[in-house]
Amino acid sequence: MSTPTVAVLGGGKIGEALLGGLVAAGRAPGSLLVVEAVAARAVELTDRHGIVAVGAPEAARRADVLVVAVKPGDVPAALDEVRDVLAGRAPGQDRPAVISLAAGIPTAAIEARLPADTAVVRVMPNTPMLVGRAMCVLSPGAAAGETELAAAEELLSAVGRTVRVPESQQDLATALSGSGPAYVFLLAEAMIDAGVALGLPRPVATELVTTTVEGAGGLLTTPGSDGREGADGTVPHPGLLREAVTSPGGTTAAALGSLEADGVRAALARAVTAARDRSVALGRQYG
Ligand SMILES: NC(=O)C1=CN([C@@H]2O[C@H](COP(=O)(O)OP(=O)(O)OC[C@H]3O[C@@H](n4cnc5c(N)ncnc54)[C@H](OP(=O)(O)O)[C@@H]3O)[C@@H](O)[C@H]2O)C=CC1
Ligand SMILES: O=C(O)[C@@H]1CCC=N1
Repeated sequence: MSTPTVAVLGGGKIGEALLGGLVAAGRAPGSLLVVEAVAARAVELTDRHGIVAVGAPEAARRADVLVVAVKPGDVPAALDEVRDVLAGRAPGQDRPAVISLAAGIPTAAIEARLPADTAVVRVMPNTPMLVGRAMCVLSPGAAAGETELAAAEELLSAVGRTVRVPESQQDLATALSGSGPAYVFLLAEAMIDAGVALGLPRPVATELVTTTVEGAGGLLTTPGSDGREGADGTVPHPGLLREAVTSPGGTTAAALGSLEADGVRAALARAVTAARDRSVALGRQYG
């Protein structure tokens, strides 16, 4: 069987993360299409990843999987551009499944703008997709069955990990893993700046911090790294990993005491709540 054609509506940050990640994972660029409103951006995607840009009707005609990767407010217009061509394709296997990456937009709102019984899978990805380290959170729409969900998982597993959740949990997934990389980048940026402020050359501070974040990520995802028995697939506990760094009366305890006094946990809880609420609001506004 030939490789299914994946067409991505919107070649921005997340569209490129998906397309670039798929190419980096070994997928033939010829099996990928992008529809991108900004002409110069389309040229960039061709130059960087060898992806061909086409118009929305052609994408709708050729796609086996249609990915919606435009901003939430642009979703209705993007769907309107493909609806008629999709309606002209036979329902069932000939009609592509739709994977929506748009934050906040419910599957029901997407289904309402497409031909009846279009299979829609809502996915919250994140930008580490570009380097094959995505967290993609999937929920099926009303007409998406096991076949479409499994196909979406197979596609996205090339660029990272996948997990299924009920759609009611998607706004929270958006707040944790969708936006989450930005929290880590902010933390890294602030640590680098602090090191520079205290006298380290910026390239040195940057190498120290980025390698530390990478190493900490490795510990967080390596079963048994927290010293618990078994290494049997148990997810390491962040608290135990943190304790292992924290020598009695030492430097880490001093830093953590300062962070707690500044309310870092409450600040993160408020941030995640704000992101979740914004996702809900986007769905109400544009869904
Ligand atoms: N960035 C991220 O980390 C993540 C983003 N998402 C979701 O992905 C979606 C895209 O986000 P992001 O990539 O950051 O946004 P971008 O603005 O970077 O990319 C969207 C691109 O699509 C273009 N566009 C707009 N309308 C159309 C259209 N009708 N047809 C084709 N292209 C169009 C935009 O052009 P123009 O600029 O002219 O509007 C822009 O170049 C959003 O819904 C977001 O919620 C989900 C998870 C993570
Ligand atoms: O900021 C946003 O709205 C998108 C969704 C998750 C990450 N970026």
